[in-house]
Amino acid sequence: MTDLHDIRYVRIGTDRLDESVEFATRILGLELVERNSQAAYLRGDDRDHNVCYVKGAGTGHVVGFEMASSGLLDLAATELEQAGYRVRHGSAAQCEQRRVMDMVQFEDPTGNCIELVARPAASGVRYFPSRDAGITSFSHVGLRTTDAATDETFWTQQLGAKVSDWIGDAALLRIDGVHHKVALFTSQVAGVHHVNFQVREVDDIMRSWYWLCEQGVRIAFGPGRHATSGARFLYFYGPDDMIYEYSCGVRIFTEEEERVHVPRQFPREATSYCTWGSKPDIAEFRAAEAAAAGDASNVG
Ligand SMILES: O=C(O)c1cccc(O)c1O
Ligand SMILES: [Fe+2]
Repeated sequence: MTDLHDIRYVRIGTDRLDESVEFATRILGLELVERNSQAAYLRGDDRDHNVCYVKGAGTGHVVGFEMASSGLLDLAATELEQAGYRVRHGSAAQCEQRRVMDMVQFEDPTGNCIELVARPAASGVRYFPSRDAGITSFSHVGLRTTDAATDETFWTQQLGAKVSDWIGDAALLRIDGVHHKVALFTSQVAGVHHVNFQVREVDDIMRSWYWLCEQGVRIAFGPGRHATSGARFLYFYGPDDMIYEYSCGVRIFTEEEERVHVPRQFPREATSYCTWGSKPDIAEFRAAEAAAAGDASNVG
């Protein structure tokens, strides 16, 4: 089975390339690594880049995962093809745009564009943030799903991810010891729902909260604490209504815990998303809440 080594990047098509770069550097705190007429590369850790904004909203969203070798990448591609998925092999130009040696591209059942890459560029230069938000690494993405059960099966059976916990039908999926690197949220469309960066400590979350409010940035959720991963969090909106999340203290399983962990089912309630009582201004999280309220009223 496919063994995703790590999440590597997101590519976000946008009609607001300049605005996205401005937000990512001045507000979010990423470092601009490279900018050309078609794309901008940014990062929040020592890897070559974690986020690439691409000119044109029509380009859509892509999530890239690193495979440990080109051989494992080829094997994964073959398995996907044998299971009936259409796999496109990256051209030299596509590999160059992603700073990788090898890549394949396919879609999950919802239509999210996923890329597997091998030998992505390392960087000999350390991450130097444009704003000290306390970012330590790019960590996970929330993905939209139009059929949570079907996508969960694809991610677990085909891509080897494991469910750490559910909130309602939303699966939080791990590919290594970190509680989740992908989460699937029911939505009307495909695409990236949110992009998560780990920050060093809760002080960074609170410092950013006050500062983002002062800057007039629309807060989406938090400050709060996730019941599932235990992480303290803050979500906010960027250009194109893309949601960015800072969090710290995400649960990391030891090898033993990882082996024996049984996913927990959290109900679709506000307290499953935030144990502190913060209420989400995020449709996909609120919708779950509203649905739960609707179900509850039908029960009586
Ligand atoms: O960290 C989590 O557990 C979490 C839970 C719900 C939604 C998220 O985005 C999360 O990151
Ligand atoms: Fe998240």
